[in-house]
Amino acid sequence: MNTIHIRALTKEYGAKTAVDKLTFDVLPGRVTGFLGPNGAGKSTTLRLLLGLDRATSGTATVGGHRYTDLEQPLLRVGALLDAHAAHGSRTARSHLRALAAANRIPARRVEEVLEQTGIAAAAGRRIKTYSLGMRQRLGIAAALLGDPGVILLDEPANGLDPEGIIWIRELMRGLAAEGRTVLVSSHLMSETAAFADHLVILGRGRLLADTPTAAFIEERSTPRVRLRTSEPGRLRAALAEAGLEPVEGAGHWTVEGARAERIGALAAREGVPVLELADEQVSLEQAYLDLTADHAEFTSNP
Ligand SMILES: Nc1ncnc2c1ncn2[C@@H]1O[C@H](COP(=O)(O)OP(=O)(O)OP(=O)(O)O)[C@@H](O)[C@H]1O
Repeated sequence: MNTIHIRALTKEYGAKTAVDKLTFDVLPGRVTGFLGPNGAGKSTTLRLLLGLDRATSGTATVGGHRYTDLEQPLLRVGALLDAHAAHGSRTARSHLRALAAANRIPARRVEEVLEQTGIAAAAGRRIKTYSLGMRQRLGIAAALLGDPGVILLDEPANGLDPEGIIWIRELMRGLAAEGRTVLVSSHLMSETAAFADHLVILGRGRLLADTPTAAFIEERSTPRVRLRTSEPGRLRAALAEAGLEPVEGAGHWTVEGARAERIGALAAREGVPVLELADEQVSLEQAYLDLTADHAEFTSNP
C-alpha cells in the first residue's frame, strides 16, 4: 500500500522533455536515494507524484492511487520539496497547527514533530528568523505531521550542519526500519552512500540505474586490496609467486586484481604478519560520476 509506482512517466515542457518514459518502483522498508545531475528530472518526478504538475503521459501512483485521489493525502504521503514554502511571518508552531487543522490531524502531532525534528525550543519564533537548516527541519516536521507511510525528501540535508546531517541520516533510516517508503534526492554522494539501501539514478529524464547501493558500487569496483605488513619483503615474494604485484603507497601497499580473502590466505600460509587488510571499493561518487558522465545537461570544461 506504500509502494510508489512510476509507469512510463513523461513530462514535456514545450520542446523540452524533462522526464522521459520513466518506469520504476520505490519499495517500503528501505531508503531509496534519488540521484542524477542537475536537470535530470528528479524534482519534476516528485512534483508529478505529488500532483503539483500534470504528466504529459504515464502515471505516478502511491499504493495504486494518484496523490490527488487520496482522501487524506498528508496521512499517506509526507513531502519536503522546498524549505522556503512556509510563510515567514508565522511561527513554526502556528504554521504546523494550521496544516494539522486543515488536514484533520490531531494538534498533539504538532508538538511531537517539533520535538522529533529538534525545533521545539524555537517553535514560537517567526519562520523568517530561521536559518536554512532550521527551515529544513521545519519542512521535515511538516512532512512527518500526518505520520505518513511514504516520505519524499528533496535535498533534505541542504543547510544542515554536521550534527544535523547525522540526525537526518538516522531519522531516514529509522523511518525505513518502521516499514515506511523513503525516497530522498541528494547531490551529496558520501551522504547518500551512508543512508540509501537502494538507488534510482536519472540522466536527462531517463532511468540510468535502479539498483541496490551495495551492488551498484560492487559492480563498478575492480578487485583491489589494501594491506600493511611488518615483513614487506617476504610478502612481496609470496605475492610475486602468485603472479601479483603490490604497489607501495603512503604507509600501506595496494594489490590490484585480488580480494582480501586470497591475500589473507596467502599471507597466513607464508606466516607473514598482516597488520591491515581490506578490500578497496570505488566510492559511490566515482561510480555515480562514471555512470552519469555522458548524461549531464550542464558540465564545466576541465
Ligand atoms: N516549469 C518548467 N518549465 C520549463 N522547463 C522546466 C520546468 N521545470 C523543469 N524544467 C526543465 O526540466 C528539466 C528537469 O528539471 P528538474 O528540476 O526536474 O531536474 P532535477 O533533476 O531536479 O535537477 P536539480 O538537481 O538541479 O534540482 C530541466 O531541464 C529543467 O530546466
